[in-house]
Amino acid sequence: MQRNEQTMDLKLEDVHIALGDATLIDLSLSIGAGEIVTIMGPSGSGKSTLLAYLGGFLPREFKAAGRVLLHGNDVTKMPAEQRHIGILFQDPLLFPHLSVGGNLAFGLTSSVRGRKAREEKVTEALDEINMAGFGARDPATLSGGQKARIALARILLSEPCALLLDEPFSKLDASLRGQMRKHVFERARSRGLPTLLVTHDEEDAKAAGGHVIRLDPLAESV
Ligand SMILES: Nc1ncnc2c1ncn2[C@@H]1O[C@H](COP(=O)(O)OP(=O)(O)OP(=O)(O)O)[C@@H](O)[C@H]1O
Repeated sequence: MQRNEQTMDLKLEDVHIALGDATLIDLSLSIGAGEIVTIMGPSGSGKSTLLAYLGGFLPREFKAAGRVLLHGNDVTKMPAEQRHIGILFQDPLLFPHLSVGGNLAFGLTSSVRGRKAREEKVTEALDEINMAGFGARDPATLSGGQKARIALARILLSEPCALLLDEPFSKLDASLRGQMRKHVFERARSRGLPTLLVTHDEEDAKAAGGHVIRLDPLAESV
């Protein structure tokens, strides 16, 4: 993916997603560099479906039309792994068979070559999240907040061009949620990543500080 500082944005052009005869999503949207747009709406209104569409893994039961432009490139038909869109889920989804460092190294792009260079990147990433020395640890031994920070660091090491956040704070307790919000939003902004946040929590939306889009409930017949 070519990065162009002039067009560091994520654009949805006339995106229409339907399930059977029912329209789930009908949306045009532009998210600028470092901007965080929040999507809210009742359960079943299509929030996760929209993220799946943008991520490139929309289940085949859905019909979609429209275009997704990432930094000016049309990614609508691209497979997920070529889109360079990072996705943070509710669960950190760390690989249990890899160490913390192994999980981070998994996120590294192939442009970082050589064992030493890769180890340095992992060390830097751990330092950056105040987890220096955690590289050899088993992910199962980490606290919820530590796992969440590793999950974000792994995504950032993959040098995404945009970030999708699927209720990433909902399983954290109240005090940790505040810290993680700050941690994630600061990094999204400082890296200039256009970010789309899905949440049920008004506090998340307030902290994100950007535009809030509210989806309507899906018609009862579906
Ligand atoms: N693979 C699928 N096949 C058929 N229908 C699906 C599939 N995945 C989701 N749906 C339906 O699509 C609609 C939207 O689901 P989606 O998960 O996007 O909602 P949501 O807004 O993210 O809900 P929640 O807030 O509960 O996570 C729901 O009616 C759901 O049952």
